[in-house]
Amino acid sequence: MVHKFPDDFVWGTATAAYQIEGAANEDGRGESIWDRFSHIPGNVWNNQNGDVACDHYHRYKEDVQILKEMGVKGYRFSISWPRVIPDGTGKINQKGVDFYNNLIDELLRQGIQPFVTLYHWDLPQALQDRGGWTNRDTTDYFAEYAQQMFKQYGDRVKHWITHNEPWCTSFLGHAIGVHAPGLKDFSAALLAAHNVLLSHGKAVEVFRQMGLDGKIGITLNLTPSYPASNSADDLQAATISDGFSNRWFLDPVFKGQYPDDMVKVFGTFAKIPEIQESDMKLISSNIDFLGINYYSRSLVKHNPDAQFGVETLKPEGQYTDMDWEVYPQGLYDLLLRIKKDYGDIDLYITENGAAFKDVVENDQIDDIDRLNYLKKHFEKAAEAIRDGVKLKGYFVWSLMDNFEWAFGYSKRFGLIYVDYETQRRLWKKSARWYKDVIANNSVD
Ligand SMILES: OC[C@@H]1[C@@H](O)[C@H](O)[C@@H](O)c2nc(CNc3ccccc3)cn21
Repeated sequence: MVHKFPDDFVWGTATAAYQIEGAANEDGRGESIWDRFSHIPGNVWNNQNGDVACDHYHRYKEDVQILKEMGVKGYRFSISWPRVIPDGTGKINQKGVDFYNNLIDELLRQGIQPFVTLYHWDLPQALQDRGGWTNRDTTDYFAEYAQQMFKQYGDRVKHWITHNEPWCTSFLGHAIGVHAPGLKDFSAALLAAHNVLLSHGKAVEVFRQMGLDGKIGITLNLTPSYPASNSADDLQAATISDGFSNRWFLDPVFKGQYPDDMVKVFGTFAKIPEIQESDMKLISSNIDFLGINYYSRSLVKHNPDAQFGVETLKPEGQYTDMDWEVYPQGLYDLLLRIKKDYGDIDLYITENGAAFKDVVENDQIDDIDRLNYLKKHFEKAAEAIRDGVKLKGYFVWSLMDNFEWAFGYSKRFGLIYVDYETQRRLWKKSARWYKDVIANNSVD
């Protein structure tokens, strides 16, 4: 069966600054928390880091040429805050600003729409030294940074994403500790989450005040939670899992309040942040679209000995190299749920993709698992559009293999293979297939 997409559907790919740029100490770039974190032995697989990565800072024209040949309509990338404002506030680094000017101009020359993420986890270390996201002042520094970026690029960039995955910024970085800045303090994580959301609201307010022609949104990683049975305990476990993964961020952004049930759950063992009068109104400022990063689902059951009384199961089925279950139905269910529970807002899949082990033979990479993963998810996206969801675009994670955070370069998500020894880029089978999907605007 052929799954056709709307004529104006934005097919694209996504990346992030720290994962691809390299040039970590070049042209005035300041240190980020990921530079600091990745250079601490033990934090990243094989003690790898993003000092060089895919050397995109020097190779961006070649990479844009690949995007052009792939035929993408949009390209989602992030700006490295410390590259443009090395201390996080104050002085601008003109060479850093020029890099993104050149990238944006190159994309537009090739007829590709830039979708810009302001924050994809690489906080300037100078701000971390002042408390980072646990310091409410950082919300103002973020608004200052956003205003500068809107001023520099707002004439050409028409789609802005304030934050990538506040859940990861907060919980992976401040509670679990596997991401920068590597804290293990749940109360700090809740405070960071609040300040990240508040900074989102302040950036949206600045964007509106500047009267720019464009659209602004936020990207959330959302994981639909399914109960292992219809027992009251398992249903409650799925509700708590949904609250922790999804509603802690969806409710403030779209309803202007934290979910009561989760305030009670978190409040039993952590400090709920103090909320000032105007905070929730700012956080729930009207946005133009929601970016959704979908990778997999959670299947859960009640277990009184597990955190929050929720045990995550590992059902039979196919798993990616990240050990994430391949579950395309979860994308359909998630999209319909967002429309039902949070409103009929424009949606973009700002990330979906899979890591599988790639084998290079005679410069060919037959990544059929990744191709089939994408095919199944594209089909579910088409079904969601058929059933009334305003899905406007889809960005595959990722354009190219890159630095996969604590996993270093050991996990490959790219449509394009990167040989890190030579920096050669090689088209995988999935990339050639994706080019055809875009050309036909359909999945067969
Ligand atoms: O892991 C693949 C990508 C990563 O490279 C991106 O920078 C990031 O935006 C990203 N988010 C997810 C999904 N979120 C998630 C959250 C907790 C645990 C595992 C994945 C996957 N990915």
